[in-house]
Amino acid sequence: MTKEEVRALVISKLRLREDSRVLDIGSGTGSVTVEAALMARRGLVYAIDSDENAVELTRRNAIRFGVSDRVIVIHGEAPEALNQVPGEVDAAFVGGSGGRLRDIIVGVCGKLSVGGRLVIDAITLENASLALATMAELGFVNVEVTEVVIAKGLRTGVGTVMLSRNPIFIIAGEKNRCGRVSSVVSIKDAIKQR
Ligand SMILES: C[S@@+](CC[C@H](N)C(=O)[O-])C[C@H]1O[C@@H](n2cnc3c(N)ncnc32)[C@H](O)[C@@H]1O
Repeated sequence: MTKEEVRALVISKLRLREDSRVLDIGSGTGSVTVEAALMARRGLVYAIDSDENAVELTRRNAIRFGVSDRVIVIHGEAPEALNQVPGEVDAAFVGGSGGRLRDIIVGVCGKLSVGGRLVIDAITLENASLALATMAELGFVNVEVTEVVIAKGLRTGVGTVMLSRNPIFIIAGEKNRCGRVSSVVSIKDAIKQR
């Protein structure tokens, strides 16, 4: 499950509006789907998962949190399952890709409106790097990567000990026009821009 603290950042980076149409790819428990649907009160969230149990869990949680009227759950594997989503979306989150991250980003690029936001959670360096490379190749703009390291307090006999979780990379960017190669910034310019 995407943990509460990471979800807060993901939702913030999706920059949802009340009427946003959102994709949650690899919805799992539905935790991001529910948070997105709570924000997009007049919008729609398409939750996609290839696992039957995850699909059922997402459905149940959408009902439990009172957002099932604006959640459409799709049982299928991305990117093919994106064909079941009609029209364009304003924001997309990728929380699971099963080794198909590049194809999923290309598929999502085809569904996002221009200016639409793509946010990806990556646990491995390889996926973070693949996400950045693919988004650059497709011409996404304002791409940023954030490394999140969360430590939670555990009460012990001698006091509260902070237990670290593994770092997560959150990659976010905006669709410009699919297939356009964005300009490459030199390391020197990148440092100047900070
Ligand atoms: C880390 S988990 C779920 C994270 C989810 N945001 C949550 O809070 O529960 C990743 C999920 O992605 C799904 N998944 C992996 N590859 C997929 C693909 N290509 N298409 C659809 N779902 C996929 C898995 O079945 C799993 O439920």
